[in-house]
Amino acid sequence: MSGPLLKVENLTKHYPLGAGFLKKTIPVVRAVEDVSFTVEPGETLCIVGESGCGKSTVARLLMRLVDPTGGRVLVDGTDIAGLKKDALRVSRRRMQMVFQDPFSSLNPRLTAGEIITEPVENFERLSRKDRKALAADLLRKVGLSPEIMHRLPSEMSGGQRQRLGIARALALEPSLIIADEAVSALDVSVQAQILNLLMDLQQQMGIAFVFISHDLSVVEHIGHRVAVMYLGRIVELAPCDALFANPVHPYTEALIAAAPIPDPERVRLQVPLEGEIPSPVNPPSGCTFHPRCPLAVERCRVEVPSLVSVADGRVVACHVRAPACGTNDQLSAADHIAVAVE
Ligand SMILES: Nc1ncnc2c1ncn2[C@@H]1O[C@H](COP(=O)(O)OP(=O)(O)OP(=O)(O)O)[C@@H](O)[C@H]1O
Repeated sequence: MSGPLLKVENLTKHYPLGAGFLKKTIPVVRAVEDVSFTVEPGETLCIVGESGCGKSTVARLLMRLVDPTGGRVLVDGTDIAGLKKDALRVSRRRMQMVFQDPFSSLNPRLTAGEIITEPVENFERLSRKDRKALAADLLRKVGLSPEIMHRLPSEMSGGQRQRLGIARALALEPSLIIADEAVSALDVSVQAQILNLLMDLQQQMGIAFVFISHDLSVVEHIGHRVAVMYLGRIVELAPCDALFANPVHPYTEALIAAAPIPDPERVRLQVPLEGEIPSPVNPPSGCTFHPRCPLAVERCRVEVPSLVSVADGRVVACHVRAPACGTNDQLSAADHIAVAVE
């Protein structure tokens, strides 16, 4: 197979606010704006940003749980928007989701064994013996004893429930798992265990992850590449090490500066993250970060910066730190992402 496993091109999602009765224009929440990225087989792409920047909406768009206002999601080169019900079911086998809150995402009335074999039974009938063998295998894969297959989610710890959610995601042998704040609800020590489990599974099974988190220390631990989102847009996308060692966009720099840093050797950066996140209903003109940006110049107030390829496979949307010039101006965001991963 050639080409990326997942290709997202100029994805946009606007949620209308109200019915707009007798109004000419209905206000919209600009949740996701012109987002493009690729994910290679076996890769972990992290999406990071403050609350409300559109991370979960991207996840829902990837799974086609909501329809985009614009743009495309291609899985193995196939646009999922064009898939009919049966083909969509098959495509969804390849992409599974792990959610933040195992309490609400697991059916409280089913046993652990039933929960994890249910996705397979949606596609094929299993004998009692096969169901038991599959449940035991999946439980072992996520480090749980097969003995707990008769327990209900309420009889398990938070970490065990999240392992169960991962086992259920693994049941259909997906190529890609979308993990939306998958460790945020867990204690730090349990978080580390789950992150290590995901990385082990990736090594063993070659699974790719889109890993959504607001927590930079988690992202730094697990990511191969990181996309930083601000108010619905990707402002920087870079290899993980490069991003943390040398953030280019002032917003990335501010996010890293604001995060607790376990490594005392690391130099703390100086861009403070001040002010409130603006409303996605009435976002600021030009670069939407400009009202909070200490480096903003006049151009930032009037012109939306396009993503520009800079060194080390990185793209950045900033008039000051990565000014667009020459032929780069002619490329769309999707072209820039493609250039960056080549
Ligand atoms: N169904 C909806 N209708 C209207 N607005 C929505 C809807 N879903 C999300 N939004 C808005 O879209 C924006 C992006 O939300 P989203 O949940 O994608 O952000 P997020 O980065 O995942 O936030 P968090 O980390 O808090 O979950 C927010 O302003 C949110 O209020």
